[in-house]
Amino acid sequence: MSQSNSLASCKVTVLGGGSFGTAIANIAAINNHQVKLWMRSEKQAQDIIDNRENSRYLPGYQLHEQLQPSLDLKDAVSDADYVYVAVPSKAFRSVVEEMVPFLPKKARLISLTKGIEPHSFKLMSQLLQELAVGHEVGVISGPNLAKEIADDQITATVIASYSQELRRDVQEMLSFHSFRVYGNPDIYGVEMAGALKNIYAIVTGMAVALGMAENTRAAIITRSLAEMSRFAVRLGANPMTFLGLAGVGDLIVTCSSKLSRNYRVGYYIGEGQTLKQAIKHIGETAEGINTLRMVYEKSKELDIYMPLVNGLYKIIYQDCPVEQVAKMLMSGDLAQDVEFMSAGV
Ligand SMILES: NC(=O)C1=CN([C@@H]2O[C@H](COP(=O)(O)OP(=O)(O)OC[C@H]3O[C@@H](n4cnc5c(N)ncnc54)[C@H](O)[C@@H]3O)[C@@H](O)[C@H]2O)C=CC1
Ligand SMILES: O=C(CO)COP(=O)(O)O
Repeated sequence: MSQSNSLASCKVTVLGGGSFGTAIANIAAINNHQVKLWMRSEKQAQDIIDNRENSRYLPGYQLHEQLQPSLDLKDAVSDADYVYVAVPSKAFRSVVEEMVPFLPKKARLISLTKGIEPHSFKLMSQLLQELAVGHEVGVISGPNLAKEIADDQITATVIASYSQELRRDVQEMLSFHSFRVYGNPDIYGVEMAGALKNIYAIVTGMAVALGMAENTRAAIITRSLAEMSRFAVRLGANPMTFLGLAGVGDLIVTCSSKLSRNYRVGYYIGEGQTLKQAIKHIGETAEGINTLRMVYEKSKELDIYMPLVNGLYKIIYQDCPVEQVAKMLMSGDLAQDVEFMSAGV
């Protein structure tokens, strides 16, 4: 069922045949765009051809006939109007580097990935700008559990870009009876929010496994919002972004749902599994683990007060007992409630 809009049918390529890439590719196909989904796995590609399903990542989700799998990166991108990149952040640079020689000049590039590159501390749109000079760039982020999108649950997201035209075209390309796309020019804030919330989902999952009550969950989510916005505003984000879908919206869903892989990593660690066991148990991407390390280091470098990041880092990377961290969090200097709006204090 496509929503009537004025955007002509486009050639769309999605890189990464995991759960989110598949969900976004299918929405574009339903909306009458010609979609290629580039993936590494021959088995998954054959599954799509034979059964119209990506049963490894989104079992039971019927894929539209205008979505075609591709195993050949050159073939997948060489005529694209839009390339959406949905591979995990650790593979993002190498995949984009491999793609760029085949990319037509007209192609607009949009990241769906919620992570930060180690060492450079670059966000994915910054990698796109660095590696594909001259192309218009955007980012999609928001409360978007792929399995709920596949289940046709009403979902809202944000397209962030400096280009108003790109924002409008992507809104039209992906808006759908159960999927609504909002625009935001604060690309840095939208993208940073999507990366940071994964850390706090781990914290919340862990706290749930340890028996926390709803007062505790509300306190953790709210203090997480204060902490992540304090950090991002200091690095250049607009604080208002954190009150929208990409900020508090994504934080709420990822800190509330067992469908979130980051939440589940925290939950399994709270139950007593090691980090290694928890990651193996998930078997899919959980970006928050690496993001935690990078944000911890950056917060130390810039002297930004981040007690939750600090505490989680101690538990995960320094084997500090959870009880000791909880005690530390409850006995720090007494603070103001709503300081985060005052630009990076
Ligand atoms: N799943 C979700 O609900 C959402 C995920 N995201 C973000 O989307 C990004 C991708 O996540 P998912 O699709 O969920 O991950 P996933 O774990 O479901 O799938 C990742 C996909 O990337 C592929 N991949 C990994 N390394 C690759 C490489 N070097 N070259 C080519 N392909 C490679 C894998 O084969 C797999 O198909 C992550 O940054 C995640 O935070 C964002 C919103 C929602
Ligand atoms: O970003 C997401 C929902 O918006 C998905 O979260 P996870 O990567 O933790 O599954």
